[in-house]
Amino acid sequence: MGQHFKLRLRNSSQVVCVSSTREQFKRKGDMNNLAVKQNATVVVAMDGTIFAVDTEEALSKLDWYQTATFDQDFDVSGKAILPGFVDGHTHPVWSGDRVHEFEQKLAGATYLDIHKQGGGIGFTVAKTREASHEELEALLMTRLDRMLRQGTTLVEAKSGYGLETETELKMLRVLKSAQDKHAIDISATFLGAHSVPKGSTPAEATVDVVDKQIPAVVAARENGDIYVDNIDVFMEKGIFDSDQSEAILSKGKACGMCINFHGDELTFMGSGELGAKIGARAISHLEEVSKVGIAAMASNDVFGVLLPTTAYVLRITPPPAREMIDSGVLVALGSDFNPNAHCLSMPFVMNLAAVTMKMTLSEALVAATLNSAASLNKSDMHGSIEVGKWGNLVVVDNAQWTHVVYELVDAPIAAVFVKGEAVPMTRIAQL
Ligand SMILES: N=CN[C@@H](CCC(=O)O)C(=O)O
Ligand SMILES: [Zn+2]
Repeated sequence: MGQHFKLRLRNSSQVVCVSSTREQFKRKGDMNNLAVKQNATVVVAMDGTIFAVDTEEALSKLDWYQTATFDQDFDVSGKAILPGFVDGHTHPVWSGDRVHEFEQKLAGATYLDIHKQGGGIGFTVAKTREASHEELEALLMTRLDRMLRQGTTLVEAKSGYGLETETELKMLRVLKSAQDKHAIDISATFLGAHSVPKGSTPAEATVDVVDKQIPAVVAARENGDIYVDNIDVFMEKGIFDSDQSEAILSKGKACGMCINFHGDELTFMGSGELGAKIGARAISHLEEVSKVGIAAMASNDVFGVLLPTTAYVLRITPPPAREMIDSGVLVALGSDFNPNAHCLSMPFVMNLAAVTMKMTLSEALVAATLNSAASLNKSDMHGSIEVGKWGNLVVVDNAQWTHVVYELVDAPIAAVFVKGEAVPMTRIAQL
């Protein structure tokens, strides 16, 4: 009897592996060197990992292939295959929405105007504190379903709408229970320092995060109630300054979390410089990053997680992606899904990256797969189609992969597979 496999996708017009040498990330000009196999087949083993990627002609000469059988077997001629997308920055656990603020911003109000009046993050914090675990989990599961149907198979997800121990822990528990049930892989981030709670000063909030919230998170992690991969802060004028951010991020790092924070979004704060100094894995936003910050990030391998939806929604200048890539910064992409930027689609993010930040289509794909996986320390199993990595695959309904970026709004995705399992593209529960 032959070997049995979970999945075969036969005769794809092009399998865009992204990498074929198990490199952990791509930098500079190498972001334009995509590993692509024309007219290829992908086989996924029963454990959900990729077993083979090659042409039918090459595979058909192999003994094991001649007798192989498959749980699922599809002819995908005329369709391209991409690795599952990796969304490097989201805020997906919250109740209430801010469509009313969308209208205010369209009429000219700035993000910080609304924030100072108690709206923005403050509005979402009030709604999220009131919501039960079950309500938040149901909202999160629907959002994860929508991401998955757009091809995202690994997502970074933050807490940060509690700003006190109890609600922050509730959000992290919601992430853990969603991870136990949902096919998407979630990298969980503690963001107790997303804003300064009403009635506190930034200095008082810093003490609360360092002395109360982080120890409570560590205790809950030790009990197995939650898991936490990263520590984050919103380093911004009037929110957390450089010293406060350093105190919070260093404490998180000492407790085993990777530093992955918001910096230089609306105001230059020296985030690149700080991130390089304290050993950050990644910094997000960077619309206002300095040349010194760019150089410091490049020479210390600090990932820049760029979020083109923010500049689009807030009508601000996007981050200097070209300068960052050309200077050697490791660039990744994220949707920044949150009540301010309601985007669950990495194809749309790649389109914005190309059009508004002048990234090439290849750079955008690398940034949305291998490099965003690496920004989360997960490119050993995610971010490219290579033997031994998870069989996370996006089947593009076109012979050329670039259509997934080119076709605006309704990306041509024929199927998504997570660890070799087909994802239902429509759910009765949503009707
Ligand atoms: N800038 C800070 N945090 C989010 C926005 C969160 C919110 O407005 O609720 C961001 O990354 O864009
Ligand atoms: Zn954010």
